[in-house]
Amino acid sequence: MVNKTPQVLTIAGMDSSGGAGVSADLKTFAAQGVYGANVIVALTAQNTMGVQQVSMTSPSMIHAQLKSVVDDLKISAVKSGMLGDVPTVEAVAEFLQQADFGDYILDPVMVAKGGAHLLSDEAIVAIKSSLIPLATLITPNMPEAEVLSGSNITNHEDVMQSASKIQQLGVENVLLKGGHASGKDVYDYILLADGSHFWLKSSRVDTIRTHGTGDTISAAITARLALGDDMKKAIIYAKAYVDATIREGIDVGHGHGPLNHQARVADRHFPEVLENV
Ligand SMILES: Nc1ncnc2c1ncn2[C@@H]1O[C@H](COP(=O)(O)OP(=O)(O)OP(=O)(O)O)[C@@H](O)[C@H]1O
Ligand SMILES: Cc1ncc(CO)c(N)n1
Repeated sequence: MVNKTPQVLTIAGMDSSGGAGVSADLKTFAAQGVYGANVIVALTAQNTMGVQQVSMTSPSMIHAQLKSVVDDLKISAVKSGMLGDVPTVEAVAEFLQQADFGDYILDPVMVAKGGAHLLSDEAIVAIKSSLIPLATLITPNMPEAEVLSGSNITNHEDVMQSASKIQQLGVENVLLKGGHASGKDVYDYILLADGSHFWLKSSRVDTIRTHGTGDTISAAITARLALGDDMKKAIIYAKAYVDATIREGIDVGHGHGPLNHQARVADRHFPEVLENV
């Protein structure tokens, strides 16, 4: 039987230090037990201390990679991460409009942990007009949500309003990640397609080893959707997974170190689900 194994795709950039981007996605896919394919839109010379150089893939090569994948594999969910510039966003949008890759998880990566910009201002406009309407789920962190919604976030009420504005841009579901806020607990907010919403609360791990947390949670959601979870279950499980990868950390590099993608999810890693708050 051809293509029985669950397969997912990441469209993103390579991080030479292996902690973020495509590397984080593939490690996450493997940990969830799905097969991962990858379309590389950029190379970054990067480590745990910052991004030293970026080289973009040509749109024709992006198209060729996507075609090679669609011509042979059976992708049941796709995620995008770092997209960099307008030609890349346009190449990806054009392909996603025609290809059937199943659920599309859009992680609107804008800035790396060390502060390097991974998306041009013009490309933010292109993502809003061409990619957001195609997405099943978008997973902005707080600064990305502020840019996409055009509103400041200082409290939980602002988070909910920002997510609602982003949903109005045409995406079905919104996960607004709370890693960038301060406080002893971390709150992620989820607004689902049917208008229902909830918070995921977990205790903050006091560490700077959080390189690739955003890539990892969106990749884990992509994998869980391909395995048949509904959106709510996929997000809760993915949150438990990323929590385990941070909590059971490894010691790599001098700066924002990578996660332990081999960490196993245990009951103690599951977040508190706060409904109707
Ligand atoms: N210190 C921490 N302790 C526990 N959970 C965390 C911590 N930092 C981030 N998280 C969790 O990790 C996930 C990613 O959140 P975050 O807001 O850091 O994303 P991000 O900025 O896109 O990450 P990155 O840019 O590194 O890919 C969220 O579920 C968040 O709650
Ligand atoms: C290639 C790449 N993609 C995404 C991120 C954000 O984590 C990063 N630092 N590098």
